Amino acid sequence: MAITTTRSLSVTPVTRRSATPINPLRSSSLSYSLTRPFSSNLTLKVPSFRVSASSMSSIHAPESASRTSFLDRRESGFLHFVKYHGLGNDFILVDNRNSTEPRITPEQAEKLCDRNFGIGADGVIFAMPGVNGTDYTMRIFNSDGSEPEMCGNGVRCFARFIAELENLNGKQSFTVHTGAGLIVPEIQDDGKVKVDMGEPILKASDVPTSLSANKDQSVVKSELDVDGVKWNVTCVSMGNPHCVTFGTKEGQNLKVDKLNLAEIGPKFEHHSVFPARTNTEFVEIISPSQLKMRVWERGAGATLACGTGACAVVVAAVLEGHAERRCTVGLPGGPLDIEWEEEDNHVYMTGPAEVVFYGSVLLN
Ligand SMILES: N[C@H](CCC[C@H](N)C(=O)O)C(=O)O
Repeated sequence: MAITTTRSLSVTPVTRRSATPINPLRSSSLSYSLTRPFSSNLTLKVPSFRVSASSMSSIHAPESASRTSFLDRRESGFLHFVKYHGLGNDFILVDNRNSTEPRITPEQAEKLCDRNFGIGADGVIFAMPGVNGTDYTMRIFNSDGSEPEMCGNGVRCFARFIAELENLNGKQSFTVHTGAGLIVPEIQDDGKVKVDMGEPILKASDVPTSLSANKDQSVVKSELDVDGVKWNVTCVSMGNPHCVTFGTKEGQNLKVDKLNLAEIGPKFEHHSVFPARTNTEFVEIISPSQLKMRVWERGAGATLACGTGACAVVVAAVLEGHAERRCTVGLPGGPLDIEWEEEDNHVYMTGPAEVVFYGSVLLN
């Protein structure tokens, strides 16, 4: 969804006298502004926030200002953000480069991610100062407020966000410190982002899982009983835990579109063999270079795409002998190109990341 104009931004000035301290999502209405993919502003009334506005004023950013210049505005209490998505896995991106502490709490993130009473997203991602010589640090809160180590679709959005903040064009790469270690996203000439996702972690206790290792020190096509059904699972960490299944012990070919993720997903996520919970990928083999998956994410539920999950799926497919090291992984939100390189043992992911809208929200 391309933004056609972002030059004008309507901001709702709040007269402190009339605005009572509010806890977002618990009061009656918010008016926040966003710039949609057409040449006009849309100021939404969201029924779950209340900001008593004395007047509406439009601020037309000068032609020279970047689309993200409004992020520099420091009206007290306002959080300015940019909404991005990677194949429909969507995030609220926050410019947090001036602090090593996230600007909002996990509880606020949970409320802002609510699709009925907030902005709506699978998570909140913070662009923070680098550490140990990296360009930046990325932290993320899932929509349930939990903090995962890494996010594949999110780091592609992060890279495009940074490029916009820094007014960078063309091919760019950044070194990013994450909970999964060093991650290096590179913006390609076509705007897609190729990410060096690092090495997969296969040692069972490091995924982590208490399932017994059955291949070297890892869990490969091992049996997991979920509510009386015996599944074949392979456990892979990309910094965050993944349980990958190509079907049950009975062996009939999995038809992922027929799965009731809301019913079965939480049973995997909260299974006792995953002490840190887990993301779960259900995979159909189309060919040795084409896989189709759906995902139930830890802390976010069913999402349209999962980048770390797609990486884990290719690793598991190679370990189980279903696929080559380079695959196209089809997700409900679209395809990702994944390669588990033999030479450096790193997994590389290539896919899109796009702006949805720019916005501001009043926090209490
Ligand atoms: N929910 C995941 C984090 C986001 C991963 C996913 N959105 C991706 O693109 O990798 C977890 O708790 O590990």
